[in-house]
Amino acid sequence: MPAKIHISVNGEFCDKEGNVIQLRGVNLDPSIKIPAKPFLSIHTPIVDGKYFEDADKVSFINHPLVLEDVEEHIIRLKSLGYNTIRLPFTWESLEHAGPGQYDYDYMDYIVEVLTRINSAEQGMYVYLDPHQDVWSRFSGGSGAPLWTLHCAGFQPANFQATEAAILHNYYIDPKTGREIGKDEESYPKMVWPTNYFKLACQTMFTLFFGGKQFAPKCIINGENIQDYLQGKFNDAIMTLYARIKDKAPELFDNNCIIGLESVNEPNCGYMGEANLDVIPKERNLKLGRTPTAFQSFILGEGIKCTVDQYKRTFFGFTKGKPCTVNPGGKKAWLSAQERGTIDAKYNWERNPEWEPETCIWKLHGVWENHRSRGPVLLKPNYFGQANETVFINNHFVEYYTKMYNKFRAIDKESFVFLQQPVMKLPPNLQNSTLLDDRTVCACHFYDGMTLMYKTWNKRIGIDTYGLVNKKYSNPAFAVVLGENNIRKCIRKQLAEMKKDAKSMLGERVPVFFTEIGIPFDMDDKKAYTTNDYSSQIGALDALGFALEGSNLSYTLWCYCSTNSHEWGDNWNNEDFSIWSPDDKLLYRENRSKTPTRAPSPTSTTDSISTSKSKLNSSSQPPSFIKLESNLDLDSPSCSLETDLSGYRALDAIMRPFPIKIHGTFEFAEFNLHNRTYILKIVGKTGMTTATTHIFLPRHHFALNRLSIRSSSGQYTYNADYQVLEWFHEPGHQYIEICLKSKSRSSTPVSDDSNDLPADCIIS
Ligand SMILES: CC(C)CCC[C@@H](C)[C@H]1CC[C@H]2[C@@H]3CC=C4C[C@@H](O[C@@H]5O[C@H](CO)[C@@H](O)[C@H](O)[C@H]5O)CC[C@]4(C)[C@H]3CC[C@]12C
Repeated sequence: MPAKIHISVNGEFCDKEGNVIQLRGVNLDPSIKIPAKPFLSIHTPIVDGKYFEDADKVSFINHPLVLEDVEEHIIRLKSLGYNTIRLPFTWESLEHAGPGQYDYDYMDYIVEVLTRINSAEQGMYVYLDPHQDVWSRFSGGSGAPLWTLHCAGFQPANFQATEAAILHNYYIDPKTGREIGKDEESYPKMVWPTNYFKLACQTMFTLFFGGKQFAPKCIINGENIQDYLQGKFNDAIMTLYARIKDKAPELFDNNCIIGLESVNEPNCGYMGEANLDVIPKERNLKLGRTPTAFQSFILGEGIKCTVDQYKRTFFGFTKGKPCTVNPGGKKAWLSAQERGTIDAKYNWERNPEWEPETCIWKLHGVWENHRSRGPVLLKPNYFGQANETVFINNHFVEYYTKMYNKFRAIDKESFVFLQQPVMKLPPNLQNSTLLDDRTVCACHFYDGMTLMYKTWNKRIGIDTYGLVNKKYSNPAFAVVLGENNIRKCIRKQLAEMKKDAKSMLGERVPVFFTEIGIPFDMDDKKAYTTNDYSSQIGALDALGFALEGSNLSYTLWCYCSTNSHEWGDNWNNEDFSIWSPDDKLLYRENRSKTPTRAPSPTSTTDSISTSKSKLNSSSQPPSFIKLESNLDLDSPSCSLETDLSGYRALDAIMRPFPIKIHGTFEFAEFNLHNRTYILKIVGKTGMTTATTHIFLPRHHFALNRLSIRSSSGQYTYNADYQVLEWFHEPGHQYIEICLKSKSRSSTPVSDDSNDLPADCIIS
């Protein structure tokens, strides 16, 4: 059973003795965003009303994984030294049939998935993530059930005509099942997040977090829509969580489930927009047809409107020719008759002031459709009072308080992962009773350049975090040049995010990157034919380098068991999976081209002896996986072939890291090019035996060329588990692990070293 995770006074994950541990793993798996039965990928063409009409009859069972395959995937992940899973699930998967109508079969399936994860080779730590992207799949992403949009009075079947959202489904030819047109002309890559600035998503988030303040007329069954939606959302999540506790308490007793996240990537909607008549200057993402908020209200009412269009160019997002959108009389709002039918179905009673077929922002006097002058914006600053900081510290905190209290009522022990809006500072909760000693700050990081251009640009980089947080008076100052500087800049950004988060939540709160990753379909998917993953390796190595620099725990976005080269992660043309069945073949072909074994060099590991030793796995985090026996120690990943095939950019994913530090972390760096790993720590004082455990993958560190030196101590390398145990002295210590070049007899020694002969026992 994996060890229980604690939090140290410095806000680091540790074991009960206070040894710092690191959590590493993946988001498993993005398929939770789409129904399994019928299989409705986000690129399933919408040919008739059925997509919407049958939205209450779907099932998500088998997403994230087919039960029979759980063990295989977990073992594969453990072969990377991973010990943690972020398990996303959507509100829709729990409550698609209607408010309060839960899919208990899906909940029981999730219990079974968790049970299987727990029993696969000592299990993994798992935390749950109520996931969403741009509100729901009906507004271009994933998350909420269709009825939530109906609840707001929306008619999602008309979102396409009114540009209230951009959905990939509409850019698929129903005859061929393939994309219509070329990328920039039809469904540009990474266009889906622009939905955050379109009518459907912006309205839903405004209602969810700020309905009471901004839409007081939207009262349903006696409650403001904000309370109604938040209540339903929280109830659904907690029903799942309580059911897991009830049906499988051993998952908690065995330290498998470690917690729950607040909600994925919360968004402020319109709140903070100072002028609804313009595109806010600080908006960094402008792609495709880009209406202002006011224009999107107009379009939503079925009125023709000319909007700006943006293209992605070498210089960023460039304004092109404006374009006239004609909804052809269709409205994004339900007609009186449609709404009547839906309200009867769900027993909804609305405030009589809430007129059907009407933009709710018109209803609240933000604009009017004047008889002679046409659409007129009456209150351009309607949402302006709640700026970003106000939103996070009030509206978001109000939501978080409810979520936190409900969660703590059923689980006092597990972690609550507080996730603030993407790349923003968390609320200032120092000295608040909302922060307990089991609170974790969940951050996300994506490098803007890599994400938007789908390439690893070694020459030009952008300080994305600095840009998003307006740290530069001119965006040009956010530019960095040269690969080394770009890598350092990403490392600096993550360190700053950690520092900023702690400045709001206090030192005691650990910072966990619950999402970080890269698109693998870089350079127009070149790697899928050439197997040259050097761009992806460069980008991922930069992230690894950055995370290591601050000893950050993380779960990569993502691992998708059904990834394919054609459709990526089956969602919005994204392809972030670190593993793909389609890459298995590539991997095999590649391995058959390179000699399986280099001619055995003279052993340079003369200071390393072998002996039998057992790893005391019962007291460890569950990152160890015993590899097959009869290892050929000269070959770095000899018996791992079956486990590792299908991994993409493996060189950068497979990394050494301190699983458990007997003391505190000071510095770490893995240099992929010369295969060197340096770790600096401060060993605890007053201890007789001090052991730090390092995951040392044989993929990089072939035993016959291993060279270790350190400021003190001895080592035992357990090759089966790929774990180096370093027995060291107290105080400032370092260890440097590298590969001796075939011709070199000794490793480079830095001037200030207190070099001791490596005494390493291999078991
Ligand atoms: C010169 C450049 C073009 C400058 C780029 C500036 C901006 C366009 C970008 C700066 C910050 C970016 C956003 C960062 C994070 C995001 C969250 C992300 O959602 C999660 O990511 C997964 C992969 O996309 C997804 O599958 C998960 O479900 C999500 O939880 C989506 C993108 C973005 C909003 C990103 C967009 C571009 C920037 C604003």
